[in-house]
Amino acid sequence: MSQKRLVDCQWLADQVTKGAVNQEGLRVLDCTFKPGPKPDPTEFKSTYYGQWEKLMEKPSEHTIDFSISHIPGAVHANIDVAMYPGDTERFALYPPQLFEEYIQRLGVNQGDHIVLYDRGMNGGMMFAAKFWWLFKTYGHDNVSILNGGFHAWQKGNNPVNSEVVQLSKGDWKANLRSGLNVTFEELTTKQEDGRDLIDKADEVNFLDARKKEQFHGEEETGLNPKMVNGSHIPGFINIPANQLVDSNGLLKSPADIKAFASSKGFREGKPIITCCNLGIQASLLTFALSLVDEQYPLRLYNGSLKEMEIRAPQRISAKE
Ligand SMILES: O=S(=O)([O-])[S-]
Repeated sequence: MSQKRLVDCQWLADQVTKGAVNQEGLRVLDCTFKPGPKPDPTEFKSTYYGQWEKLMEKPSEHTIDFSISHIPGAVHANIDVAMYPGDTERFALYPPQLFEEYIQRLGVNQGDHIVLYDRGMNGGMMFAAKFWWLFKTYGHDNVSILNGGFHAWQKGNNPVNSEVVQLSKGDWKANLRSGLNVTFEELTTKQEDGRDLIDKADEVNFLDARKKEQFHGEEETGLNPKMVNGSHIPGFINIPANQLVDSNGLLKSPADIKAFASSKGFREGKPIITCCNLGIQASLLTFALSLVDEQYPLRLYNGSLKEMEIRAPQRISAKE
């Protein structure tokens, strides 16, 4: 049975107390991640690509954070393992059979209810939302995000520990769904009317989830000024992921998210394509919009602006 997509700490604490985690088809994945420089794609490919043992043993700040303290029974799910540095995407998608191998190693079985959380920015839900999008992409819908992430969990004095549970390999299967990711090729290919998809802002809600100061170029965007001539792609509107979260670090209500998106120019009834720098904040925006209406035709540009900067920098030309 599909569970609620956003669960609160009280619900998860009840599951922990009654021993349901890792027992009753419930898995908790701690998606904590500390972004670092992009590994060299060529070197990565020859040394680490799909090499789960090596990848999972590789020390990092996020694995240390996890090992110090996490929700009892949680297993660490690492974006740097679940995805790989591609030539143009920071986080590229593995073919389904490889992603499946990683998820099985986390002890996940078919049909499990997976609860995701992380810690840090945007209510500890940003990397959790990336995994939510990944699971959706690979065909698993029974996934929830813990509202407020690890911070809300700790703030509520809920139990934590440093015990690393050893789960046997799961039987989870990936079934790749097409269409949830919009590729660079698709965005920049002419449609029947002779226009590239990315030029059809009159027909598509193009949403950029970065901070408003980055969108408007009022602070460092991380984009190379020698390559781009603006701070965002014309036609995109800005719905910052950091404004989807309230002052307690909890996701705002669907009604508030809808009102906020509408105030920024979001139009009901039109397809939605989200982006940000590397496809992470856009995942949180995509998740939040899915709570507003699960029928929304949501797609995410996984390569986002950092790919556009490499492949068609002239497209990043809007300055206002
Ligand atoms: O969250 S991000 O992909 O914009 S770095």
